[in-house]
Order: sequence, then C-alpha cells, then structure tokens
Amino acid sequence: MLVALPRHSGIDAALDYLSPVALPVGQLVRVPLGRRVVMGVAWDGGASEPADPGHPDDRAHPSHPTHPADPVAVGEAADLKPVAEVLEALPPLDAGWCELVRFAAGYYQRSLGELALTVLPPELRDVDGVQLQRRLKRLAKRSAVPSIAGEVPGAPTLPALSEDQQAVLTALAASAPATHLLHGVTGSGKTEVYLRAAEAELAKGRQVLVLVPEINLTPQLEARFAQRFPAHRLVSLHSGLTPAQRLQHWLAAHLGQAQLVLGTRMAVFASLPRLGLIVVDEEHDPSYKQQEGARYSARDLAVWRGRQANVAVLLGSATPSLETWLNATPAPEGPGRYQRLAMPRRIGDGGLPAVRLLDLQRVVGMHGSRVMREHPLAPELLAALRERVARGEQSFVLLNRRGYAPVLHCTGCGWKSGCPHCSAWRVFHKVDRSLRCHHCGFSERVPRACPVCGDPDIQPMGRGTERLEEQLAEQLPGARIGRIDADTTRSKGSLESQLAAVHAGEVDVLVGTQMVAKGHDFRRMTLVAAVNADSALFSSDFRAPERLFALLLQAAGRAGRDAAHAARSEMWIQTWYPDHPLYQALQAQDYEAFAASQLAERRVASLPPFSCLALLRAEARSQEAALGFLHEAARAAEALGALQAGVQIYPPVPAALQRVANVERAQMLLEAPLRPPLQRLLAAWVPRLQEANRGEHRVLRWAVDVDPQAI
Ligand SMILES: Nc1ncnc2c1ncn2[C@@H]1O[C@H](COP(=O)(O)OP(=O)(O)OP(=O)(O)O)[C@@H](O)[C@H]1O
Ligand SMILES: [Zn+2]
Repeated sequence: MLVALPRHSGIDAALDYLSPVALPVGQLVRVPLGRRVVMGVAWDGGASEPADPGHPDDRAHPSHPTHPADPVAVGEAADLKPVAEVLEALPPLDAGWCELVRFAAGYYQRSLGELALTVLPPELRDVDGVQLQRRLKRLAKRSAVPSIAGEVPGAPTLPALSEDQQAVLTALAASAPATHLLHGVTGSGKTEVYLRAAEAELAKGRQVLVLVPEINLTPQLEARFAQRFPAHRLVSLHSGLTPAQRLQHWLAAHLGQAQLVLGTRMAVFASLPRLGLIVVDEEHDPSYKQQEGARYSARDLAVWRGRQANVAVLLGSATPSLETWLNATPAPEGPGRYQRLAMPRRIGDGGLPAVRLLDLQRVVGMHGSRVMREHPLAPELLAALRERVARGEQSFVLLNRRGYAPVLHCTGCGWKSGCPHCSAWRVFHKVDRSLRCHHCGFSERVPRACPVCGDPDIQPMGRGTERLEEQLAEQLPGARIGRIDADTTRSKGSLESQLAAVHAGEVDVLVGTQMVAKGHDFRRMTLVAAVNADSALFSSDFRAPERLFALLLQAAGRAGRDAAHAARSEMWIQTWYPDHPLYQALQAQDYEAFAASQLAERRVASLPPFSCLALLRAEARSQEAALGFLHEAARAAEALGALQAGVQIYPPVPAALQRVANVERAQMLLEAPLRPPLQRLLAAWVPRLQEANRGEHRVLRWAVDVDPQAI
C-alpha cells in the first residue's frame, strides 16, 4: 500500500495491511498510519523504485513496461493492521497512471508513496467513503445537466486551414503515435492544429490532455476548446481552483466523464483512462518544471506518458527549448527522437513584425546623456508610440520587473533598501508606499528618512512596471495606459477583466511583464517594445540567452497578428549592445540559427542537452552547515564510485541567492555525460543523504533537483 511518507522517513517501499479481499493495484483505500487514518493506494509488492528508470526523453521503454495484472493479496502476517476502508465507489487508478507515478518517483528521486499521494487532489486525500459518495452524486447531477437541457448547440463553423496547418495535420494523421515538435512561428495558428488533432481523438471516444504553462493562459484556451467542442465535457486542473472544484474536475477525468482536460503542469498526473492525445503548448516554458517537492518536468513526463500509453504527444512552440530542438533534429545531426513539424508562416501570410534595435549610445549622442537618465524611453520610441495612439492601434511595452523601483537609496550616505532576512533588495511599491521583499515577503512602510543617516532624500533607483506606467502617462498625455503584472492581478478575475479591456481596445499602451508577452492573441497590437532587456544579457545562468531570446520573440509575436496590420508592425528593443549576437539573431527572426549557435556553445561546455545535471540543494541556519553537509554528501558520492562511473561532482558553493528568510542556501552540482550512470548514482546516494545530515553539519532541508532549470 502506498501512503504519503517522504523519502526521509526511511520507509521507501509500500506498507503492508490486511484486507479480507484481494485489492486491485491502484485501488484507493483508507488505512491506519500511526494514530491517523490516511489515504493509500493499493500497490504490488515491488514498490521500490527501478534503479535505472531512463529519462522521460529516452526512446527505450521504461524498465516496468507491463503492469502486474494480478490483484494484490494484501498482507498475511498476523501483526498487520487491517485496511480501514476500501473506496469502492471509485475505479482503481489504471496501470498507465501507476507506471507514470512509479517512473516519476524513480527519476526525480522521491518516495513513491509521497509522490503518488501528492499528485492526487488534496481534497481526495481527506474524504472517507461516505463523503466520496456525496461528491460523486453531485458530479453525476452536474454532468447530467447538458443532456437534460437537451439541445447541444449546432456544430461551430471551422476556419479553412492554412496550407501549413493542413500539411502538419496530414503528417500527424499519417504518423504512428509519436512525439512531435510543432514548431510554428507566433500567429501561425498552432491552436487550430491542437483543436483538429483533438477532434480526431474525441471522435474515437478518447480523452485529450492539454497542458499550458501558466494559469493565466488557461481561460482563453479553455474558451476556445469549449466553443469548438460544445458536446464534450471539458475540465481544468490548476492551482487556481478551490479544493472542491479540483476534486470534481479530477473525478470527472478519472471517471472518463470529461473528455478534455486542460491544465498546468500538475495536470500531467491526471487520471485519464482513455487517453488519446497529449498537447503541451509553449513547451519551452520554464513553468513546466515544478520548483519544490518532487521537482518534475511536466513536459518531459508528458513525453514519457505519451510513449508509455502509445499516444501522440504534440509539443508546440515558436521557440522550442534547446533540449526539444535537439531531440527533434533528424539524424545524423541529432538523435531524431521527435518528429519536427514546421509552420513557418503566419495566418493570412502577414509577416512577422520587423525588429528594430534602438541603439542607446546613438540616442545619447543625439539628445545628450540626461535623456535616458530621466526618461525610460528614448524620444524615438516615444514618437513611435504616439503615432500608434493617434492611429488607434495598440502597443505593448515589456519590462520584466514589477514594482515601482527595484531598490530605494539614500543620496546622502548611500544606504539601500536591503532585506534584513535575505540577500536581496526590497522593492519599492508606490501604491501602498511599501518596501517589499519578493523573496520572503517581508514588507514595511517606506521610512520618512534614511534609517542610517536621517537624510530625508531617499530616492528610487531603477524602474519597475509601476514607475514605467506612471512615466508613460506623463509623457503620453491623453493616451490610455494599462498595466498587467503579478501585482495588478492578485484578486480573482482581475486578470481576465484586464485582458478583456485590452482586447476591447480600451487600452492604448499596455505595460506588462512576461506574463502578457506570450500566448495572447491581441488583434490590434502593432508595436511591442522591450525597454530593459539588456539586464538579462550577462546573466551567469547558462539558460539565460535561451530564455531571453524566447521571451523577446514571443513578445514580438504579440504584434501584427491581424494580417491587415502586419506590414507596419514592429518590435523595438532599446539597447546599449545592438551588435550582441542574440539581438542580431532576433532581428533576423532566425530561431534556427540562434539554436544552432547556442547548441554549439553548450556542446563545447558540456552543458545540457549534451550532459545531464542534478543539483543537491541544502538550506541551513549557517552557510558553514549547508556547505559542510554538501561536502559530506560529496564524500558519500565518491565512496559510491561517482568518479569511476563518470559522474563529476563540482565543489559546493553558496546559492546565487544566498540567504532567504534568514536561511542560508548552498548547492552542489553533479554532471554526467549520460543519464544511466547519473541515475544509478542518485538512486544509491539519495538514501544515504539522510545519514549525512546528522551531527555538526545538520541542515534544515535538502533536496535533489534532477534536470535543474537554473544552476
Ligand atoms: N485556418 C485559419 N484561418 C483563419 N484564422 C485562423 C486559422 N488558424 C488560426 N487562425 C487565427 O489566427 C490567430 C493566431 O492563431 P494562434 O493564436 O493559434 O497562433 P499561435 O500559433 O498559437 O501563436 P502564438 O505562438 O503567438 O501563441 C488566431 O486569432 C486564430 O483564431
Ligand atoms: Zn526578504
């Protein structure tokens, strides 16, 4: 029986319980654990993780390709506790789900029980049989509503497919189930491809899983699917749902009542007994990687799940991740694991917006050095915005930093608004005159004077979206300025209403973070400007260039989506480094050339996708303790023969953000040219880390991150 015990508990395999009847694998039960009664999942004897689970991307089949068909005879020994309750109202989780969970636990180094239970809806874990019955009744009533109401609305009219869309769909239909990269430029109509591919599976009575990177992209996609398939039940799965909703939606999928399941990364674990297709929209998005607990990649698990279930997986993006791009590169240059499907043209044949690099050196040369100190936008860019406002077109100004200013400082003594608990600045938010730490949440009212020297002249340094909005309002009198970022969209429904206002043309110039830079189909936008992209150019993170390129190309893609305006659509980038190769590739709108040059760099530096990484993170009261634990862990890995196996262990270092909420953080990187040796080492090593965490180097927390997003 699987119950939610973390790997640290030392109990990794399933627990045994007495049951008067044999239970099928995957059956949900309630069992006593200590003094409590908890949810459990019936499991076969071999619950320990496979030593070498391969990788989500690997072509080879998993080490547990078949599922034991025999029901589990649970416990014979007399000292076992009996199962408290079998939740018979629910069919057992199917073999595909069980295998997915088994694989994910093994690959990401988590305890099987913990992973299995945490990916179920939280409310399911708390209900007993009676409460479950009640919820099922409610569900039955709800799913009956459309048929009682009688009429299913007439079939929606379908747009005629573009040549590219047609070609892609023909190739898809002709292919055996496989993983496909749908590489379509922004506005090429990838969603229509998802819809048609889904339609074919729905017609066969199969279920379709659609993953999106962020909650804020779900409403519009949900609306499009709901509109296209009015006779099918669609449910969403994401963290914005109430626990009760999430359970209802999960149940609808599990019982096969919902044919369409749309959600964020957690939805990859949905129970889908008749799965026919998986779509991963914006597959390159870092949000697919869970950043706590089991740090899984939903994109990679989707690929694994598709292969396991023998169904097609459609990875869509205008800027694929380099991992995916390499996987979709045919032999002999690449492994050719995925099929590449290309849609190089926009719907209506409108071109992509022209990219203009606005050289700030020249701007300063022409207008003097004060101009960029006092104003966020160069006069040329302001003029371009004014022109759009006058023509009744919309513009989007991208600044990937919320708040008013990233830091306050004292002009007298140089004091800066640091966070007392973190190695970070506190951000000035003008709306409530607060200094807020974006890492630990510590917030205070802005002091009247410098807390060190008493000088009243404390000034914002730098600029966030709040300040940009204010300055644009001053510089573009009469224009309607809107702002969308994490601060303006805190309350429920506010994002939807703000987006609706943009779509309705009530905003002339939209200021926003990356939140609005992707996915949205703005029809009247003809200018997109990035005003502080340079700050990401020199990041130490090896994925920073890939991220920046994707963000800017996605942002550019918000302009000129209506073919009628495409010709005069532009993307402006204000920069001190107009010759930077990244900007040059962007100007050429040449993803392939950019990917090729990045991959060449990664190959030379032995970075992913040419190597496999795992990160051990530690958090402790002191940096010494955190580093001490990591050194201890390194010794344990060496003792296990890491070096001989080809796994390189880098020296422990303080994390990039060293202190958060008074906790010191450090990390240690493991690198191997291939996955199997790394996976084998991790499987042997992770159980020993708990032992390493004793004595003088005790840490508060440690975690292994397989395929980390940032190092
Ligand atoms: N065959 C078609 N005929 C007419 N319009 C279409 C067709 N296919 C898609 N569209 C429209 O084209 C627009 C762009 O499509 P969509 O939003 O799917 O692009 P996308 O490829 O997902 O772009 P992005 O990567 O920027 O999100 C949408 O308004 C969509 O309704
Ligand atoms: Zn803080």
